[in-house]
Amino acid sequence: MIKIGITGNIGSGKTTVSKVFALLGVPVFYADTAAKEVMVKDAELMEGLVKLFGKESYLEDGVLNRKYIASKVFNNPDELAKLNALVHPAVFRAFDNWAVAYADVPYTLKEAALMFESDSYKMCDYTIVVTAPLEMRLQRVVGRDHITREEALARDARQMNEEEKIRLADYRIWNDDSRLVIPQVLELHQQFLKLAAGK
Ligand SMILES: CC(C)(COP(=O)(O)OP(=O)(O)OC[C@H]1O[C@@H](n2cnc3c(N)ncnc32)[C@H](O)[C@@H]1O)[C@@H](O)C(=O)NCCC(=O)NCCS
Ligand SMILES: Nc1ncnc2c1ncn2[C@@H]1O[C@H](COP(=O)(O)OP(=O)(O)OP(=O)(O)O)[C@@H](O)[C@H]1O
Repeated sequence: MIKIGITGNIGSGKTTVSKVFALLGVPVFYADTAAKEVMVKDAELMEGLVKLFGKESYLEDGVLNRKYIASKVFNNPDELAKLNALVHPAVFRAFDNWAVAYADVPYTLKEAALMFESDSYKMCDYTIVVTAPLEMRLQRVVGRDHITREEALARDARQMNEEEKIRLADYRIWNDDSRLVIPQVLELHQQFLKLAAGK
């Protein structure tokens, strides 16, 4: 089984594109979702979060207080680095455990916003970057209606810039209306199946 990483800056559409791969039967690991899971399940990590940001990190019913944590970290690089240092190792472990079940498939996809920032690309054989211009990405994220334009900009500023990701990635998917997404996914899918067959 080969491991493909898929990334892109906020609002690039990496989750949407990953869902197209999933429709083709490719097992997809969503790191954002896994991060939120470990943050409410891993006792040691939860203790670390409370130590770092206080009891407000969780709502009364044990639900992660995402808005509160976001307000603490996205305008404060030091605090964000501490959060990342707590959460990312637990997400790496979750990915390793998840991947065990798929040893016999041709390839799996790991979707992660911080693939290059967090070194998680090192766990992948090949990487894809999904790209779209900043304004389009901001409009999408605001349209999705969970954060404001300013909040989205603050998060983008904490991510490696898109140009650098394009240089580092093995493949690129344009999700900016300049070309259709599904044919790009189908072409890569065929390539990955060939790569997997040759391995
Ligand atoms: C601060 C939290 C609780 C805010 O939750 P929220 O539901 O608002 O956002 P969500 O996690 O869905 O992320 C949405 C997007 O924000 C950006 N983002 C999230 N975490 C980070 C980060 N650590 N650094 C830079 N950008 C980030 C990404 O583009 C991501 O796709 C959450 O983002 C979090 O716990 N982040 C730290 C863990 C992490 O790095 N997750 C991302 C990959 S593992
Ligand atoms: N080609 C497209 N045309 C129109 N809307 C799109 C397109 N691609 C993605 N979107 C929409 O833009 C929003 C952001 O897409 P998505 O969640 O896939 O991005 P993401 O890169 O995973 O973002 P984040 O980093 O915030 O998790 C979603 O509401 C999605 O439906």
